[in-house]
Amino acid sequence: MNAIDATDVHVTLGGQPIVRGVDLAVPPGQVVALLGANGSGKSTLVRALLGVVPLASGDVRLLGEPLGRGVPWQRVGYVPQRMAAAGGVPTTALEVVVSGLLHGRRLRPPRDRRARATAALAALGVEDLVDRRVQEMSGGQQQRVLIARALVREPALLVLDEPTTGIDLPTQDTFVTALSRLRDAGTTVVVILHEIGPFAPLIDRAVVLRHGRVVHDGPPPPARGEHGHAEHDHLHPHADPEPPADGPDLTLEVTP
Ligand SMILES: Nc1ncnc2c1ncn2[C@@H]1O[C@H](COP(=O)(O)OP(=O)(O)OP(=O)(O)O)[C@@H](O)[C@H]1O
Repeated sequence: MNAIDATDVHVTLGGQPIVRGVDLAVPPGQVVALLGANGSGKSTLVRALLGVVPLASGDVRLLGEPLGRGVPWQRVGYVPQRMAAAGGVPTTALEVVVSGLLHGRRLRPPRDRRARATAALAALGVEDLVDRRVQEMSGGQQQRVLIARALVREPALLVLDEPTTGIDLPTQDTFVTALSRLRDAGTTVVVILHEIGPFAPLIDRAVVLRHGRVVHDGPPPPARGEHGHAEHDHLHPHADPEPPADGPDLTLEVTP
């Protein structure tokens, strides 16, 4: 049974086709990086896979169940992109992380909630923030609290949308270590990344989107510093390419 089975997924937003016929089968335990330029449809695809935006057509199964109430959602963790910090209500990191232990059938947090929340925060190096208000934290600290909220469920499937945006490199390394532990425990991970960077050793497979279609599905692209690679633009499209100085033809090739 695959963790994700998506067939011919189409998503239309504001009358525009955003995801255009994506097939994606992710076996359990695989770590998949979803790459592509800004606007290529990565966030929309994962939101469709998780049932957050409706499919125009196609078929999605998560952990063996068709999208809907049958999916064991308590085994699915999701860290959306740039989630706003808990509005105006004062909320501590503990409360945010413990909310990751709640789901439709469990509205009362378990007794060992504090220990579990602290362990999840510790995996990201921020256990000392447990009683701090998220409103008073930096963007990077808030992001780590949100990742801890997804980790505390010990999900079978974890989906992360650019989780390290706004997080400094040493902290990214801590996060990579936390993800490695999850992978070793058999968790399936789909992670949208802008740069493979420190994630390289973790990634089993890279799926690259362009204009809502899969243009590469296979081994991860070469790490940065190998820009001479012939397929560089294909595998690692730049978000905001400079027009080439020596002719307009390439522009079409690299514009997202
Ligand atoms: N609710 C919406 N209504 C209309 N268009 C939308 C909506 N959400 C996203 N889009 C458009 O869909 C396209 C894909 O957006 P999406 O966020 O999926 O891309 P992405 O690859 O995740 O980019 P980024 O790296 O910037 O997050 C963009 O052109 C965006 O403007």
